[in-house]
Amino acid sequence: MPKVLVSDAIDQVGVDILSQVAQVSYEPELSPAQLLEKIPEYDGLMIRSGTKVTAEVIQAAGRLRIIGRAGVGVDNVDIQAATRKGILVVNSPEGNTIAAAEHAIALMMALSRHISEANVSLKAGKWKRSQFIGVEVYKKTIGIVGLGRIGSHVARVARALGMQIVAYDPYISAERAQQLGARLVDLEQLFHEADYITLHVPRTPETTHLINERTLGLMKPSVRIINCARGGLIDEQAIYSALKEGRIAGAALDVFENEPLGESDLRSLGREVILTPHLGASTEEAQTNVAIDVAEQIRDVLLGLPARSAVNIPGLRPEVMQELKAYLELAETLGNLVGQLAGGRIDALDIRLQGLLAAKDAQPIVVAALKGLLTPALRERVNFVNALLEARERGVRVTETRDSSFADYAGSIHLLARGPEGERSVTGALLGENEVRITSIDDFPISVAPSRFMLITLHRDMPGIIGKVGSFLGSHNVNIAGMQVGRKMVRGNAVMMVSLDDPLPEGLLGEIESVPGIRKAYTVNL
Ligand SMILES: NC(=O)c1ccc[n+]([C@@H]2O[C@H](COP(=O)([O-])OP(=O)(O)OC[C@H]3O[C@@H](n4cnc5c(N)ncnc54)[C@H](O)[C@@H]3O)[C@@H](O)[C@H]2O)c1
Ligand SMILES: O=C(O)CC[C@@H](O)C(=O)O
Repeated sequence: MPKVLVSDAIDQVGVDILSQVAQVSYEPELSPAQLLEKIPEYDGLMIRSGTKVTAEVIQAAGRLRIIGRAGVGVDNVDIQAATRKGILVVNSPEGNTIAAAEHAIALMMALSRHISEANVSLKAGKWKRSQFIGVEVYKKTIGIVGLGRIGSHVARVARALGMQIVAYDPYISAERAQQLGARLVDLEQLFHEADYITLHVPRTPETTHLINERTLGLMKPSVRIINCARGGLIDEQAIYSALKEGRIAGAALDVFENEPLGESDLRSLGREVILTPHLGASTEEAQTNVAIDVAEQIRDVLLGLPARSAVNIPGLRPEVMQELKAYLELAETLGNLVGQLAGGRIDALDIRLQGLLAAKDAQPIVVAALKGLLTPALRERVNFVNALLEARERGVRVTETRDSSFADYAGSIHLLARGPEGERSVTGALLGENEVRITSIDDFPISVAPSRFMLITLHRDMPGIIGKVGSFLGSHNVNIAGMQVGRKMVRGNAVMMVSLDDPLPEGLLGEIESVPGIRKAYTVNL
């Protein structure tokens, strides 16, 4: 039975789902050193934002197949290292959207009405009404940085509160913003106009310290800033100084550059700052959602099924996988075949999707073909997760073309590999729903089911060749399961594909190549 480690606190429902297929260790208090020590035993790891899955952890994870992040942000996982090692990373992109958006709105309201400070004051026995005069959000301008899932929900609520909305998100269209009642502006304009600024972007090199000494200087002195997205989007020292000196009115921060937040000047401030310990996703509903979402994906992957929200394997949604399953097998087989025929280094792979495939999402087929192509070199190190990255790192240029007019088969795939030894091409199609057929090699037409051991010859179409190869194999006790020849013209060049029950004994290939008329022979394992 596979083993899954849960190293952050997750809802019990997640543990129950994982327990259907795995032995689960629930250890939410592990130190980094303990994680490093334990990880080699596990096939799956489920985390929230607390566990840091570093390259070192991934290096030590000899059998890990999947990392599930019960939440959105995967910045606590070294995705590059996981991808390189072929470990799938999945998350829950929507499970805590509402929770995080509502936390941002709650912080905005709490800041505006001094809720936190007034509560502490009253509990301390005081009744100081005049000290807690707030401001209304109605008709004020909220500047939303990042109009994705959470930013969009914040926009909807802000609109209902009667706020004007400006937004900055270079990756969304003006129409989408308009639908949300937001006006897209550039970042500097947003900083100038906003009474409230709320951040809903991932932390990237572009967004790191997007609020800093300089940009704070562009804002109104009455501005209130909310960060429920990621620590590091705000320069904490700069915002501390701005708050301390009254250059801005307030800030509410749920996330910090270093978590848990240690010694920090921010703790010394009064009502102008509200700090919460990364609570954006902490609602019962969100924790149930993310636990189910991610545990189900880990369970499915351990059962050999696809994941629906893989971070490092784009495009392979379950419905796509289901529809293209047989074509993925075909693409992988063809990639493997052309890789072995081309031999050694491959500089470029052209992938042509023909017939009905011309209208389909090419990405999964490209990934499958590359996985097959790299399998002879990388064996089990290459998989659907890392095939694209491995190919890119090896300098394989991939191009894809489409030909919907091709009508010999309902859907077929043509691969052309280029390398220092020249060009080799293969085509394949499905017979019926899912029977894989190789339908051409170097444009010689054939129709052969791939088999584990194959002998392929390029030869001259002349009497005796097939007999000679057959008796040669027989004399070495190699049983032939099937044989087919493809040619374009009588007595011209031809190709022969022989399916063998056993691998060709070492050293025989050279002898086959010495048969008069045979130009080149290959053994291929599919
Ligand atoms: N505090 C919490 O507990 C909590 C909970 C959930 C999510 N989050 C964080 O909230 C953030 C937003 O999550 P989401 O689910 O809305 O993500 P999302 O991917 O749906 O949206 C992010 C948006 O940011 C935009 N963006 C990217 N780079 C940008 C840039 N340089 N400038 C402006 N916009 C940019 C993208 O186009 C996208 O629309 C993430 O960082 C996530 O990790 C925090
Ligand atoms: O695990 C958490 O509670 C935080 C989750 C949040 O930061 C996220 O990115 O989804």
